[in-house]
Amino acid sequence: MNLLKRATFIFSERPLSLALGSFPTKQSSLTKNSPPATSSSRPRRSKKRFANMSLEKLMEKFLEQSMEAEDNFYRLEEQRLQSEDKRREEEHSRELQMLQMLGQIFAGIRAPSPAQQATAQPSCIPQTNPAVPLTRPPFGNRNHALTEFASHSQPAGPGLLMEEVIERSFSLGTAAVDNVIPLVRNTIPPLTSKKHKGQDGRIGIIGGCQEYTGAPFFAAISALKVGADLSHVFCTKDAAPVIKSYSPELIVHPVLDSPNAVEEIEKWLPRLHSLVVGPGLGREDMLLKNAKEIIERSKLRGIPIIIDADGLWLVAKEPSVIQGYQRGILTPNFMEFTRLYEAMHHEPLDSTDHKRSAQQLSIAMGHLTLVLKGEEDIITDGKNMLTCSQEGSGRRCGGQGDLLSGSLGVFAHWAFSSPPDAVKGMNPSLVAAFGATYLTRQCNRQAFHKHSRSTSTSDMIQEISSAFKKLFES
Ligand SMILES: NC(=O)C1=CN([C@@H]2O[C@H](COP(=O)(O)OP(=O)(O)OC[C@H]3O[C@@H](n4cnc5c(N)ncnc54)[C@H](O)[C@@H]3O)[C@@H](O)[C@H]2O)[C@@H](O)CC1
Ligand SMILES: Nc1ncnc2c1ncn2[C@@H]1O[C@H](COP(=O)(O)OP(=O)(O)OP(=O)(O)O)[C@@H](O)[C@H]1O
Repeated sequence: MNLLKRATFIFSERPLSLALGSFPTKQSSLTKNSPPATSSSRPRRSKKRFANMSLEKLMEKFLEQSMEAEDNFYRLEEQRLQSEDKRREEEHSRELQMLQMLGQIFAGIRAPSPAQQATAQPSCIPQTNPAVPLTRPPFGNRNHALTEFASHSQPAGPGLLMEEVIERSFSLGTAAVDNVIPLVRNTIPPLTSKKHKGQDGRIGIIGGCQEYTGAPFFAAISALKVGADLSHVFCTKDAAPVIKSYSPELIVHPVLDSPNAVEEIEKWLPRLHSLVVGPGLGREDMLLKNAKEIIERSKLRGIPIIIDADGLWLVAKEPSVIQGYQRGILTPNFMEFTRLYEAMHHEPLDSTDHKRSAQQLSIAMGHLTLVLKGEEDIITDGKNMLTCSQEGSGRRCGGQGDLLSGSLGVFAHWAFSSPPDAVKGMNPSLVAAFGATYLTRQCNRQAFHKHSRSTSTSDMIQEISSAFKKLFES
């Protein structure tokens, strides 16, 4: 649409946005009973003021003003949605409190004898307080999903980790997994017709080079499928056309190897809600240097940063790039974890106790949230620990980690932008990481069910929609 046509369109669609002088305030733009502009008032003033302007200039002016008015409208709308969210959260929290009270009352009524408890208790659930029965309400297939909400207020010695596992923050007396899922759900923004594009997430992926075009694509498309509105990929010049050709839905910037890469990408940072650094980044010095600088600048803006794959190679070389940043999340596979551990501790990894090693590494990294992927995913910020062993499958095709990091980008944005009450005091990174691992494993399981040995990451991505619905929306 050319300028003239667009301005005319806006003129006819939104007469208020063309008001000259001050822009519409909340009342003038949103209240139905504000008096319509009469033909005898403003138009005369505008005629005088703009008599000498060319039509094109005039249209430009109109366009500018209507865009500003539109921005105003969205700002107000966003404020309204936020207060609605807050009200919803408060309601939800009241309901939860009631449920907790009921749970406690029922637990008191039904307190079983110690002998009954010993048989009723699933052996995999650590039990620290025999007076509180751990019952599992039926929900999907949770037999293989267990989380532990562990608190380490005292120094942890070997073996202490499991013994100390308590469910301090939850009083319903159910297995902790059932308590974490609602927290994830609380952070998921409702889909409403009032929203505008971008509100539910604008995610950036830093990665994609000549060798690896699949990894950033998997991460970016997973972010979209989980519910982000916009997904950007910042990759090298030669990777860009390839990634674009996989999907018209991604916004691809061929800037990562340009001489002013950092400045080019920094321009986008104010518009991004979270960043995933590493999928398909490669290990070339220049790319790692640019990635490092982008991490530094994103930290200044408080953007949640997920570091995966070659981003973790960078962290192993220069831990200070992310150390202590409370909105940073690392998602190593076992190889990446070993490299990181050995870089931080200067001694070989003792692979007999993954939980303890993960906790040690998180502490050494300044209580950064760490997701150690494997047969069970271990999620810890050094103080608390969750494990996710949702049944997946025996299929380990490349790219599954990219699905995880891309979706984590979205969950992290949602968790960090939710009111604190939504996560009930738990570290938002832990809640987000649990949501993403739970979803990834469910996708793997569903895809394997259909494709068995041939399962690939693309098949898993196809399952995001139904897995998400099953886990978080049913
Ligand atoms: N289609 C694509 O473009 C893909 C690109 N990828 C990218 O490939 C790059 C290198 O990633 P790698 O994971 O290969 O690099 P790593 O150096 O971390 O892994 C090296 C080797 O370790 C092996 N390994 C991985 N997990 C292991 C485990 N738990 N136990 C024992 N061995 C294990 C792998 O088979 C691999 O050959 C990254 O940028 C990554 O994002 C991967 O994401 C896979 C898909
Ligand atoms: N042995 C396993 N059993 C079940 N699920 C697993 C197993 N290993 C990994 N996973 C799941 O697969 C997901 C990806 O982990 P994986 O170790 O494949 O990552 P990665 O090697 O970084 O992936 P990528 O190929 O994308 O680089 C994790 O979320 C994890 O839940």
